[in-house]
Amino acid sequence: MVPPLALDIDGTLTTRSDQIDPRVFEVLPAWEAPIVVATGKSFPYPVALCHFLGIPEQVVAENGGVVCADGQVSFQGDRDRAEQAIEAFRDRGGDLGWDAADTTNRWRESELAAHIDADEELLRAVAEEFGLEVIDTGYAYHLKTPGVEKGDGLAAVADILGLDAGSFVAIGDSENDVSLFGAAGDSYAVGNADKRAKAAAETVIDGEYFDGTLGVLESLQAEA
Ligand SMILES: O=C(O)COP(=O)(O)O
Ligand SMILES: [Mg+2]
Repeated sequence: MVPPLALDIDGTLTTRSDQIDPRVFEVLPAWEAPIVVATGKSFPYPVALCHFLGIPEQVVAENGGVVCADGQVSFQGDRDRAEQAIEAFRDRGGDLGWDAADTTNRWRESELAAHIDADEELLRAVAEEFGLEVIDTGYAYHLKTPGVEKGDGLAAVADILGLDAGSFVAIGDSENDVSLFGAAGDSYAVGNADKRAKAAAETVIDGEYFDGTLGVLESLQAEA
């Protein structure tokens, strides 16, 4: 029997050019165990991914700020505080770096994210003043409530599903996956992962992006 999976999106299910690898649409719908999509992206993105994959909406979004399983949704984190901090960031000349539509933050419930080219030093200074933290996923800086983590989100989803988080295999690529690796029973960092993810993972693989992830999924299937 294949194990349940906890899968990051960016850097893990994507290609080098940030698209969902089309092979995701073959492999994940056929996976014969639960899948939790655990991401830093806002809630609609993983929900849409599950929807179009035709798999249950089992989702950890916003680095643990939003958790959804079995038709229930819960929220963690202090978005108001993140908004106040961003106001201070802007007052000091900071720019989140998004266009007017800001589809990165438009539906965020618990945290806010800045473009990877935004002023990191200023963002970190403001975060500290407001008792928040900055997580660098390699795709964005997330200004978030300390203690809200993907790993706790996985534990919450597992609980709802009546599973042990330790039965999950997690695959990810960045520092926002460290807690996920801690909560899961086994963990893999893809070859493009950052230092923190690589240090935290049980196994670091050579394959990059979804090539790497697919290699892990195939070996899990071969062992099952
Ligand atoms: O939202 C991000 O910055 C990264 O998203 P991810 O957690 O799916 O890699
Ligand atoms: Mg990622």
